[in-house]
Amino acid sequence: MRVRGLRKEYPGHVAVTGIDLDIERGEVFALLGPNGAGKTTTVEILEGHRRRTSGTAEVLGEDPGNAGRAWRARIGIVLQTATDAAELTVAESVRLFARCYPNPREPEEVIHHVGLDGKAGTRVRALSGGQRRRLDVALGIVGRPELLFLDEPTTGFDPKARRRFWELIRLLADDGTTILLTSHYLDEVEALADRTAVLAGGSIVAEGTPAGLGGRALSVATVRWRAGEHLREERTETPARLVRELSADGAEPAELTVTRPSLEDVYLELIGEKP
Ligand SMILES: Nc1ncnc2c1ncn2[C@@H]1O[C@H](COP(=O)(O)OP(=O)(O)OP(=O)(O)O)[C@@H](O)[C@H]1O
Repeated sequence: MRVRGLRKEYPGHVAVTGIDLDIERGEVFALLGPNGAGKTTTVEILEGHRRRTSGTAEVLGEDPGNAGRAWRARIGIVLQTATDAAELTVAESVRLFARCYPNPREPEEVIHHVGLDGKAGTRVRALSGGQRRRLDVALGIVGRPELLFLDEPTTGFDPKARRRFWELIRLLADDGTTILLTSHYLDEVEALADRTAVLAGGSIVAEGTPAGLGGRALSVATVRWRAGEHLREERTETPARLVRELSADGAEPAELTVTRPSLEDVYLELIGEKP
């Protein structure tokens, strides 16, 4: 996937300011960002569900703005709010979707992978919110997509369902599926993504591996200690050396702490919401 200068304007509001993205085949790429950052807008443009104002986009070799049915059959989509037929059962829904694709996965296998075995005969309207979401994921992957879009896929999942979902994503990635997901959860991005970009106010403010995100910030530690009346604080990339200096006379520095920002601190700083 190759995106250049992608921009989306709504009347009186620029939602995406002109971003560049490159996602390789087989890669799991996460778009992080606060509410209203432009994640859904970006993803919907790349899915061919929304028109861009300007810029170029190439997804699986085609422009999503005018790609046809054959292209659509190669992608899978899990939207934030799915529309579905509430009167069908889980198994009927998945089978119905499977029939829309030339080379679908086995519906029963997909139902198992999303952990809905026990609910296969249950009508969609009788599912809980988290179970509905899992069904959305099942419908998104049953067509054996080469590229899968997941917009906040684990919202409403209990912790066990999230872990199970992560395993599923890893399986799909091992199978060669390219995955573009949006998320608010840093742990999810750390667990799943090969690379991530942070969107804020419609612009990419950082990009890289989850571990390297804001890496320079992570390398700076804050050393605090008490010197007589005063609490002292120093930011340093070599905290061990500073602590050695402080204790050179054999005394134990009072109230000594060494802290580093968490990934969440770095993220909040990147999106300009550091408390
Ligand atoms: N159809 C629309 N018309 C006008 N403005 C819109 C429309 N859709 C989205 N916006 C605005 O564009 C901005 C980006 O919205 P978008 O849904 O892409 O954000 P997001 O990053 O996906 O947020 P969230 O995490 O809440 O899903 C927001 O300020 C939103 O209000």
